[in-house]
Amino acid sequence: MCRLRASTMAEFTGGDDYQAEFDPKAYLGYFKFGEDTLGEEYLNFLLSACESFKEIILEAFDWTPVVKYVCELEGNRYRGWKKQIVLKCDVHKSNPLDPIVLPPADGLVSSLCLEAACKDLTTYRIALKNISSLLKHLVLSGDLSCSFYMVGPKRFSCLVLKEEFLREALSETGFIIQEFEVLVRDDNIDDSSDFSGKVFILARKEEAI
Ligand SMILES: C[S@@+](CC[C@H](N)C(=O)[O-])C[C@H]1O[C@@H](n2cnc3c(N)ncnc32)[C@H](O)[C@@H]1O
Repeated sequence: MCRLRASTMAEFTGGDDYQAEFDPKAYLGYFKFGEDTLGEEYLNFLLSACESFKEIILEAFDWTPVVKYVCELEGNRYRGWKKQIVLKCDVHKSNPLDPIVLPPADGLVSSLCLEAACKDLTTYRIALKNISSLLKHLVLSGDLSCSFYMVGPKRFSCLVLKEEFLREALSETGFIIQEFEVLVRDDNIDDSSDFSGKVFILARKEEAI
């Protein structure tokens, strides 16, 4: 039996904590452009798809500064959103967009969400199954071996994920992995999160063409 001191046990932060205490402005601090922040590598990856899709549906978060930055990186002029659709999403529901029902999107980007939303690996598998109903292709990014991250003064829990688990859970959920890239963390000076690396995955549903 293993006993942990209360101070080292990470308390799970769920939907209510996000509703009440997740400060988007403080969180956006991770994505300070050109300042080598923890989130900067995600920017190169995150919205490069924006030229490829006619319509992008977002979670309730203003990504405009990030989109501008990615457009600059890619040498494109930022022309604003043609149309912005924001929907509520709960990955614990079998239809995460309930009560709205949409046909499967060509592509869905899920970044740093599932490990924040899920309290254990079983819940993660179910959430993966739930979001798979929304899409044909999945672009999944996240942190490896992360147990917490700070947003301003608030500590949020994170489900510790390993590469082997992700490969196995995706394939069990009916995904074919097309690309799987891991970036190992090379700094240890920032203690606002304890992740060991970042993962970027492209997968398609088995039945998707
Ligand atoms: C670390 S932030 C990631 C934000 C953004 N996707 C990114 O790439 O930076 C974790 C996000 O998970 C979302 N989240 C937490 N529980 C969720 C749930 N049950 N369903 C959907 N999203 C959830 C929070 O609203 C928050 O935006």
